[in-house]
Amino acid sequence: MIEAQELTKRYGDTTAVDSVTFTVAPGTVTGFLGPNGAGKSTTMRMILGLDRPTSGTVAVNGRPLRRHPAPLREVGAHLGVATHPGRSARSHLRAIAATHRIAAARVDEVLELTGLTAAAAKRVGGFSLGMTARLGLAAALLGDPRTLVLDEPVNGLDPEGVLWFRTLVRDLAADGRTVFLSSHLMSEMAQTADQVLVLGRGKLIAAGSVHEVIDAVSPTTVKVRSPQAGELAVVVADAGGTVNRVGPEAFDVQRLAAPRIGQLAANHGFVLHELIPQRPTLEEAYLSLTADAVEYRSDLHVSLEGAR
Ligand SMILES: Nc1ncnc2c1ncn2[C@@H]1O[C@H](COP(=O)(O)OP(=O)(O)OP(=O)(O)O)[C@@H](O)[C@H]1O
Repeated sequence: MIEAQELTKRYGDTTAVDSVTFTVAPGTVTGFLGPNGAGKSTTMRMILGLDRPTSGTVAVNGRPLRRHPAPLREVGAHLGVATHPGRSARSHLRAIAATHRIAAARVDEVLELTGLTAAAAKRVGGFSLGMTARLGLAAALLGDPRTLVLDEPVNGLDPEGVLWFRTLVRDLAADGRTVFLSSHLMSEMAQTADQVLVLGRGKLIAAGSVHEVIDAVSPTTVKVRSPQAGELAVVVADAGGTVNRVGPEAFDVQRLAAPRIGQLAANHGFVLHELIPQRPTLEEAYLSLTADAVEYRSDLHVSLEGAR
């Protein structure tokens, strides 16, 4: 469990994290989203006690991390891996285990869990991006922690690796653990996370389940196609639907669910050729949510406009 209360971090004139309050519950995978520079890494560093809040508090499993006697058993973190390139994966993990009084046998367990057993004796300096991501996760899992904080954990993983990672974190959450991870890959987040927190310019701009966040930003649109589109559109509008005609036999509806539209069509004996609810994707909702909060915007569309 992670609980942040009005958590704030300022660096000089920059407010990196601005009075953010949230709870990350056990038994869930919670995604932490936001444009570059939104304050995600700063928030994660404060959770881990690596950065001191300017004001506000953050507790992990009931208290600030540094007040836990065995922090690595409370939180496993992956914020990019600092390794000695000449060391093997196994000796890298053994060094961490030794400094935290974790049994050496646990090293082989996490190597197995992360699919690195065959590469355990290889020099870390020769690791691919995907193997490095797995090693970071192996280190995070060493203390068998109740809470995991992972910054961009799928960065560098190939599609098979991403699928493996998704299954692993879903299993960890199903086991009652708290999993908190940041990512810029929205389609991956939509499949992995139960809950999302969206940060923009240091402020929390959305929080809830993936569906709640999508629905709050843009409602589902039902695409309707019928040879009697004109008459059906009138009936749907009378029932409270917001209708937008998109062709002689087609219209889109918001604020009225597909089953209700189908029922109205049946009641009036209208033929339906299509009735398709279209929920926006998390990526679409995210882009519209963060449109005003993007620090480094590409002005590609401006130069394309100018070239016309
Ligand atoms: N040590 C620091 N000193 C000064 N400013 C900092 C420091 N760390 C972060 N910042 C600033 O705080 C803001 C938030 O940065 P942060 O790295 O937390 O964002 P982020 O959401 O993790 O971004 P990204 O997605 O690019 O990793 C940025 O404006 C950044 O420049």
